Amino acid sequence: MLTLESLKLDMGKVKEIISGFIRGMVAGSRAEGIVLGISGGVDSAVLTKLCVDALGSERVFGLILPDTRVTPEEDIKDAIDLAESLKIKYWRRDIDDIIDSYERSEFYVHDHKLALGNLRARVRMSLLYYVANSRNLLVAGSGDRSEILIGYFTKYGDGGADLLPIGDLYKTQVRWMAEWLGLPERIARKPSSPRLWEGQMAEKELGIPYERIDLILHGLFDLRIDIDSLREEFGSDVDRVMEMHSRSAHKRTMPPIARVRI
Ligand SMILES: Nc1ncnc2c1ncn2[C@@H]1O[C@H](COP(=O)(O)OP(=O)(O)OC[C@H]2O[C@@H]([n+]3cccc(C(=O)O)c3)[C@H](O)[C@@H]2O)[C@@H](O)[C@H]1O
Ligand SMILES: Nc1ncnc2c1ncn2[C@@H]1O[C@H](COP(=O)(O)OP(=O)(O)OP(=O)(O)O)[C@@H](O)[C@H]1O
Ligand SMILES: [Mg+2]
Repeated sequence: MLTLESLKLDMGKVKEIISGFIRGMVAGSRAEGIVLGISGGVDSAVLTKLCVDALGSERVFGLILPDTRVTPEEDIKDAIDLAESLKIKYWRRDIDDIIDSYERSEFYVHDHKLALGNLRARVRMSLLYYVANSRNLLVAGSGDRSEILIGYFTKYGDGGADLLPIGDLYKTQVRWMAEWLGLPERIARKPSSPRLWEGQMAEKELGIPYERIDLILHGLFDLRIDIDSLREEFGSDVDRVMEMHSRSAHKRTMPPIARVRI
């Protein structure tokens, strides 16, 4: 039987590897540091703390980019408190007016919840790259291994980044890391949500709890357990996870090129 025990990691070692990776990326690209979006959720909180511990607070810059119609006030407060406690330079820039300006376009489709939600993620990405370009920084993305493997991110939105320091950690492991790093409990235990539209909750949208998704992914991609054995334990959820993985393959590669030189 697969249990969460098999996802346990040596957090000290993991932190050392990720710190080296962050320092190596910044030095190798001759950048001054890192810019990242801070949402008040667990992934970006862990990422911010790891970047600060790796580079020092002067080389980490945060953007807090709520759309105040869908971002809960407590997320904004958690994001600000985190940035202040880590003593990093941060800017809060509400994106409501930017979103509104898109709505005035002729092609705009009203009430398309998903397209509007993904637009919010892409507006954030464009602001992060503005700050990166203008200050010689790299954009750190907060994608974790669970989100990446099932494609639970916006292509060229929160998926648009220069490095993914926690991209090899499952969501469950990111939560453990948050506790181990001593981040506030309310962030470490906060249920995941992209906050792309009002009331959106990740596990509700996905239909399977993250701990179960993580065990299935671990069985499929790390342990290479055969599908029938996994089905005996997790039933049709295995097929749902595999389906999410295969349908999102296009998000994990560069766009296909039409080859003309044969
Ligand atoms: N086979 C294919 N080959 C090449 N490109 C393909 C394609 N199929 C779709 N596409 C393109 O991809 C687009 C669909 O992908 P995309 O725009 O990403 O949109 P989509 O995957 O439909 O939606 C994003 C999902 O990620 C979730 N999300 C977003 C942001 C953050 C988080 C979080 O965890 O915080 C979660 C969000 O709730 C939603 O469920 C299509 O409009 C099309 O342009
Ligand atoms: N309001 C926001 N301000 C700044 N960045 C944001 C905001 N909302 C989302 N982001 C960026 O998009 C990323 C993806 O969001 P996502 O919800 O997956 O991560 P999270 O909120 O850190 O953790 P969780 O997945 O547990 O909710 C965030 O980590 C953050 O970098
Ligand atoms: Mg979130």
